[in-house]
Order: sequence, then structure tokens, then C-alpha cells
Amino acid sequence: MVSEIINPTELKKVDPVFGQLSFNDHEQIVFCQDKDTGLKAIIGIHNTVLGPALGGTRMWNYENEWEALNDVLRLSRGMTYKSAITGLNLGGGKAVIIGDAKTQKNPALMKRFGEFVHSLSGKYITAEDVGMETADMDTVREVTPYVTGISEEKGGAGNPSPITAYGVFMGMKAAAKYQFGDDSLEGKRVLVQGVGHVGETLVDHLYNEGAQLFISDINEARLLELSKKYKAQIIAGNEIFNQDLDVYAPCALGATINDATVNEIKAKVIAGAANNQLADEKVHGAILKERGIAYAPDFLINAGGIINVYAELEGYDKKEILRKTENIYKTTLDIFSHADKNECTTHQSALSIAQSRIDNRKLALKK
Ligand SMILES: NC(=O)c1ccc[n+]([C@@H]2O[C@H](COP(=O)([O-])OP(=O)(O)OC[C@H]3O[C@@H](n4cnc5c(N)ncnc54)[C@H](O)[C@@H]3O)[C@@H](O)[C@H]2O)c1
Repeated sequence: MVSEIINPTELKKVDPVFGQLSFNDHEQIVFCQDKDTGLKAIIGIHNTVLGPALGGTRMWNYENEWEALNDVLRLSRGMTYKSAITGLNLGGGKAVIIGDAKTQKNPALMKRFGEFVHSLSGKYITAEDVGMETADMDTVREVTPYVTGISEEKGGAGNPSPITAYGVFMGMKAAAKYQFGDDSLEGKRVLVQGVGHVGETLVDHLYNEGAQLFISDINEARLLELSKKYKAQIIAGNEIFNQDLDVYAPCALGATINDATVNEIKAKVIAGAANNQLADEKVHGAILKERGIAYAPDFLINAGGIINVYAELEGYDKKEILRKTENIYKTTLDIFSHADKNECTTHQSALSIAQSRIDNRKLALKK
């Protein structure tokens, strides 16, 4: 996964934080630096009305600090709405560590990061995201209890990716039901872009369902391995949008639905795991609607991972995790019908339902 595409003109250098377009009523932004370990991190707390701000830590070799800030602002906001629409009592937060996870990540750096998380006294709870492994969360756990996504041996819920993939599969089936009148994906031409932790499990579900599979990734070795295993056709990156598809599942990077691609997409359904798939929520969401493409909002259908780590806080079991994740099917169908009724995009519809849950809670807290 890579950071979101950013438009340099959106970066306001005079008002570097509050002036950013991606700054959207965030409660708190914490800049963390430690010269001894080389740690440079930003923790974004978007909203804590429904509960502590929970969201993963991403370690990425950002081009510059603007890009890192933009990423944490967009991702933390997304977490607020993801938890709200999923019915979890959590707020939205996220952290980014600037650096190459392959060469710069080490236990000392992760512990120092954990100390910064701890200094927020539970207002922010971390978890894994791109560039992080379950073992890194185990290291963070040595210095703070405000971490989820720890290993099963250490009492955690383990790797969230398979549950995320299952939720995406549920959301995709619901979108197919809406668009084609039947939720079976048997024989449907489905392209999964990004066959990493989530993408591969999604491919596995689709294979078992009998879908006609297409895969795309920048990792050639992985593509060859998975194309054999799942009888999937490999599609080159620049060919993705020329394909005659039923379903496009973005499972790699954000903002793949943008000015350059939105009118090229031939798929009739978009349902994938990547965060922030719409480069511009309003503009690109509206174009998809006009073009009759059923878009399953990313933050709704990729919530399996957060459901999985929430179990560590609430102490519910695997059965309950699966039940809550399966419910993504119903919520996705509800969003399609809400969007039709209100003549808005599915993204707007999901946002407005999530926002009203937050507003109601705010009102109740005031009483
Ligand atoms: N892991 C989770 O539980 C979870 C939860 C919610 C959302 N997500 C989101 O889902 C997406 C996938 O997550 P993941 O954990 O599978 O990540 P991952 O890093 O395991 O997999 C990403 C895959 O995308 C590929 N990729 C990177 N750039 C690409 C490009 N330009 N074109 C095609 N492929 C490219 C990578 O090679 C890799 O195989 C990410 O956007 C992540 O933020 C993941």
C-alpha cells in the first residue's frame, strides 16, 4: 500500500496544519520526534465522541512531511466514519511513522513510539497498518496497554487481514445483489488490484465462489504464484481500466478513482479494501453514480479489521467477530437503498448515517 495521491496545489504552506484541505475538524494532532531512535511520527486524533480514537499505525517512506501529514489527516477522519457506520463505540485516529519499514523499523523505535501513544492516556489506541506486523504491536504492548492487533499468543485477536477480506467479500456480494439482482459472484469477471494480505484472501473467497478472476500487483513474483494457484489472469497496471469487468476491487492504494480513471472504469461494481479510494469524495462519487456504477463505500466494507481488533477491547470471541463482519452485507444493502431514496451517492449516504450517530451521541452527552 502506498500513501494517498496528493495534489500539490492542495498543500497550503502558509497554514500548514489547520489550513490543509484534509484538516476536517480534527481534535488533536501530535507530532512525535526522538533523535536517539530516529522516530518521526504524527498521531492524528480526528474524533472521540463515540469512544477512544482507534486506528492503525502506518510506516511509509513519505516523500516529505506534507505527504505524511495529509495521509494521517485523511486516514484518521476515515476511521471516525468507519467505526461510526459499523456501530462500534470508537472514535477515529491514525498514526504515521515517517521512514522505510524494511530498513528503519526496529524494537527501540517501536517502543519509543509506544511511549508517545501512552502519553495520550488512552485517547488514542493504536493497531497495525501498512508497514506494521503483529509482532510490532507486541513490542508496543511492552510500554503501553493502548494497543490492539497483538498476537493471539499474547492474548490478542491476531492478524486482522483475513477478517477485512471477508467483510469486503460481504460488501461486494451486497453490491452485486443491488446491481445485478443476485449476490452470487459465480462467473462474474472480478479484478483484484493489489494481492497482498487482504487481496489474496479476497481472491480465495472469490475463487471458491467461482468468479472469473483477474489480478494486478507491482510484485511480479506474487502475481505469478497467485495466478497459478487461483487460475487468475494477470493484468498489467496500465491495462486495469480498459478491462471489460463486472467488479473492480481496489485492494492496494488509495485514490485510484480519480480524474484520470473515473470515466474509463468499465466495471459495474466497485468494492475493495483500500482506504480513501475516491480521490475526491464529492466529484468522483457523483460521477460513479451518474455512470450507474455501484460503489460500495470503502470505509464501510473494509471494517472487518477494526471489528477484529475491537474484540480485544470488548472481549468478544471469533464467532461474534464473524457475525459483526457478516453484517456488512446488510449495511451495504441499506446504504444503496438510502442513497437511492435520498438521491445522493453511496459515499455521502454512509457518511451522513455515520455523522448522525456521532451527532446523536454528542447531544446525549450534553444532556
Ligand atoms: N489489512 C487490513 O486489515 C486492512 C484493513 C482496512 C483497510 N486496509 C487497506 O487495504 C489495502 C490492502 O491492505 P493489505 O494489508 O493487504 O496491504 P499489503 O501491503 O499486504 O498489500 C498491498 C498490495 O498492493 C500491492 N501494490 C502496491 N502498490 C501497487 C500498485 N501501484 N498497483 C498494484 N498493486 C500495488 C503490493 O505489492 C501488495 O501486494 C490497503 O489500502 C489498506 O490500507 C487493510
